[in-house]
Amino acid sequence: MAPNPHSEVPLRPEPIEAKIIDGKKISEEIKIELREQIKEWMQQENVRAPQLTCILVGEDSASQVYVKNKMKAANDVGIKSETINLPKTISEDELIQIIERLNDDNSVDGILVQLPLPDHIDDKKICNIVSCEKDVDGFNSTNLGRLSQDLNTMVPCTPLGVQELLKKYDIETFGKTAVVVGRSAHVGKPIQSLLQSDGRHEISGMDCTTIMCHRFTPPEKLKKFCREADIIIVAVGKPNLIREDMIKPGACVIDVGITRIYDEETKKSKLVGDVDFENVKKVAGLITPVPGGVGPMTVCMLMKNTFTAAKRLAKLRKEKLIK
Ligand SMILES: Nc1nc2c(c(=O)[nH]1)N[C@@H](CN(C=O)c1ccc(C(=O)N[C@@H](CCC(=O)O)C(=O)O)cc1)CN2
Repeated sequence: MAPNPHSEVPLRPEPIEAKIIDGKKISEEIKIELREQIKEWMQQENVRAPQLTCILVGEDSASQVYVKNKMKAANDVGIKSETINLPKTISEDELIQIIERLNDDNSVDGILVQLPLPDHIDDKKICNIVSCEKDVDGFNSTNLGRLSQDLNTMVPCTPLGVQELLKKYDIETFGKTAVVVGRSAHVGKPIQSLLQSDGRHEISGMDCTTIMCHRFTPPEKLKKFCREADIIIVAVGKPNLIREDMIKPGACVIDVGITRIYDEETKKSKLVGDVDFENVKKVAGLITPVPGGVGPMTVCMLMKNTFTAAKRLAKLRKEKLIK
């Protein structure tokens, strides 16, 4: 029988799937580097290990896990850490007094108040009590304001983690269009500031054109903006908000959302992001998974910020500018 001339031609081209951005791997690599840098710095400067203090109010189980992970990461990189556990009934004034004591304690370099806080406590007010120098979350208004002006500052951990992933995966940002979905003060807004930061100023500029979408962006507009985007960053907490028909082929999709849902198939709970991962990865060029994408970077960037705070404070102490 004559050979079929078409037998080697596939019926349709192999589907090309997005490259998966491995935040867990990158965060482990950064932690190894940090461990070395901290060890070297302590030897060279003859200083104590950086010290991080986390404040955990109440018994929210997710917050307990995050704080435990932060303690473990600190230990891994050679940062000393402690958690101050406080009852959910603590008053705002009592919490403020505890933070003020930590601000004045020169054995502490980084202070973090785990969010969310109970409803009777004003989280913005609390974040502003943490001194700028020890604000390793970068949530205080001065640090956030400096970021919006492209000035050197403590950048919030999740936005910093997103920026680090874009850099590690060599994703071009200069002149590209980025859509940020979600306008929260600690994630969406600082991510937008970083993306549109001007390379001619103090912080490393990404020079993107950005579009910010939020709950009142009409769905058809959201789809239109997303389809134009080279980079989409979504931080909303709404599973499957971003679908494959909203993606420009080859775009980079960064999913910051984390929602715990019940999986009918496995009869177990599982974590999902805001992106319909299985379908979007067929169109996107790069994509972060949930879990294992941005989440581990948040913890890792906290270690980086704590080291930065410790170095700055040690320098100020050496120059006798503080006690
Ligand atoms: N003071 C702060 N509070 C909160 C922050 C913050 O940065 N500072 N961010 C979030 C919670 N968060 C850190 O605190 C955080 C969330 C998720 C992860 C993470 O690693 N997620 C994993 C999955 C973890 C799991 O199995 O549950 C992943 O995505 O792979 C780390 C830190 C709100 N509060």
